[in-house]
Amino acid sequence: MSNDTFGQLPAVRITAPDGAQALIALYGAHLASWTTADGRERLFMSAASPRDGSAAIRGGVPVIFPQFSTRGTGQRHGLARLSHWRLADQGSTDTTAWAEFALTQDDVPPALAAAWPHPFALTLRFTLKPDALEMRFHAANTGDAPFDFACALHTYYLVDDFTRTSLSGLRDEPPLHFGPPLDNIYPSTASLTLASGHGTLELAQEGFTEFVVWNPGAEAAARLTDLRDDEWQRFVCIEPARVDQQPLAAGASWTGLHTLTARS
Ligand SMILES: O=P(O)(O)OC[C@H]1O[C@@H](O)[C@H](O)[C@@H](O)[C@@H]1O
Repeated sequence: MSNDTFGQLPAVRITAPDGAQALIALYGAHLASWTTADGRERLFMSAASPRDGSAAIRGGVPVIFPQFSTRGTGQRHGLARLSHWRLADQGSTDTTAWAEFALTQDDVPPALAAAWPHPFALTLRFTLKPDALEMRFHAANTGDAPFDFACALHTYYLVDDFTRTSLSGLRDEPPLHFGPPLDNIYPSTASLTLASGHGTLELAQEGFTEFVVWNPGAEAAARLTDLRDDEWQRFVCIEPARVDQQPLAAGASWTGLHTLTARS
């Protein structure tokens, strides 16, 4: 592991024995880049993304908690992507390397913490494995009353030709081809396959209840100031999610796992 930066933000770089790398900004515990051992970048990052902590990062893997999008009365997509997390643990083995980040209500900017006043502890562990990246998200209720939460790992995949990209494995659905704007919620399955000219990835999850598939299309993308005009054709978002806020009892915890595996 080495200390690095993402724009003006402190970041951590982990490198696996096979040469795969991940760059994680402490702001949001935000995975900004994942390159596999072949040197290929697998995630999209907007050239116009904020990189100074003034607003959420556009690309990589924003962490959504405790609200998904506008499905609630609180902060859009929650507070986790707008807070500075702490590096809590890191290490490596003969074949893996990992870093774990932590966030509690004490780390959250005061205005956001006041708007969602519940004691919690989040951890997110990124583990590089041969040809794979695992993200383990853990949410604990450290207070003495239940709270409701939603969450998602809002993954932006880099694709070369948007119109020749497909997603298969959605429950009771034919393979999905990209082109028109998309903002769909599907019941989760154990794994999906994303195939593009940029390679094939298997996207596995445990614990999440939905997969959200999003691409804004040209018109909505033009309204996003943190996205260059042509960039919408360079990514698809496929997000393991718990889209509705569900209760978590006092003292209880919840874990969601997302594993991306590169297939040759
Ligand atoms: O612009 P934001 O807040 O990062 O949200 C991006 C998109 O995130 C997706 O997860 C939602 O389904 C979309 O509705 C939303 O537009």
